[in-house]
Amino acid sequence: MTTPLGVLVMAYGTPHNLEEVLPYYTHIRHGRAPSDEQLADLIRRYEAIGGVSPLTEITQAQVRGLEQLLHADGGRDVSLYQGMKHIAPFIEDAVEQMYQDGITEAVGIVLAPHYSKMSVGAYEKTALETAKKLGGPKFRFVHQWHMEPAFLDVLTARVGEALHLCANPKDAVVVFSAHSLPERILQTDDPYVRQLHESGEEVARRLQLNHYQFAWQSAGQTGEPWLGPDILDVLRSLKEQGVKEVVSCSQGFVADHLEVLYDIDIEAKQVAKELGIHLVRTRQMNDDPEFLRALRNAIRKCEQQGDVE
Ligand SMILES: CC1=C(CCC(=O)O)c2cc3nc(cc4[nH]c(cc5[nH]c(cc1n2)c(C)c5CCC(=O)O)c(CCC(=O)O)c4C)C(CCC(=O)O)=C3C
Ligand SMILES: [Fe+2]
Repeated sequence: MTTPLGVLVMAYGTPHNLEEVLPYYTHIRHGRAPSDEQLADLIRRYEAIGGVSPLTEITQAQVRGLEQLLHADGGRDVSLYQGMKHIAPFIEDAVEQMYQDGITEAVGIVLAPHYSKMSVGAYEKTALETAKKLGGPKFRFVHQWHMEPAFLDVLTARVGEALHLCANPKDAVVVFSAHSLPERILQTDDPYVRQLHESGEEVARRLQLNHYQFAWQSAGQTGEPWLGPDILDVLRSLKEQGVKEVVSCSQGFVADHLEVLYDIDIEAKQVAKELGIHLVRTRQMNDDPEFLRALRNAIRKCEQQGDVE
């Protein structure tokens, strides 16, 4: 009997309570503690969305749903593992568990659709380095899955659904957004920006959108330039062009978490309100089985065709 294929599902992770915000934030900052002011500001944002982010439960539900689909599809037997970038159980813990369980071959996937060396690449590097140190398992990675047909189907449906909530769907502007990254990613041949345009353009083509644009959200305050334009500035310039309705599609994220529940639902909606713009956000994918099918398909393809690293 062959051993099951290990499937490592990697996600950002979120603090389980407000006490964990400091170690979490310190981990995000590569071990440098935030200032009291930065910490207080982050705690304030978590409090504004109810004290904790629902991301822990959503990630778990995504992994469970994916497991069901993989067990039911008649393919090779799989064992799923969940590892987080910034909170326990960490990616390192999950890979260690895979090794202990005797998993020799694995597929790794990150719950973010578009690849950047700085985001998805960093998850993969952590998994690979841990596996190399232990002596296994061997990994194949789904580097990106933004053009998986099932993902585009759901994304298109979500944008269409949000447009229908507008008074005049034909005049509404769809703003696709993703997490900003430091501008220095442009100095290498990083696919992040191109991939965001690729998936957004495909949705626009399918819906025959006349008005859409791309924006960045949730940029860090690190003193270096980040990719722009920021979504809040985009709202301001749309106002000047006389736009009255905007559909915000945070296509770089797949769950309801701080960047969506605070940065869009509270911050962007507040700015939109001040500008007199009606802002409708598309629903996130969360554990919708239609969406998880896209991940399942990407994993099965990678199992057959991905490069072993
Ligand atoms: C590309 C990218 C994604 C998308 C891809 C992926 O999913 O990987 C993502 C997702 C997420 N980011 C998240 C949370 C945070 N990210 C931060 C800070 C940062 N993110 C960055 C990048 C990304 N982040 C970067 C370059 C920094 C600056 C680091 C520095 O300072 O050098 C900070 C610090 C404070 C702040 O900046 O707000 C927080 C709290 C949560 C969880 C939300 C929740 O808890 O519900 C999620 C899903
Ligand atoms: Fe982040």
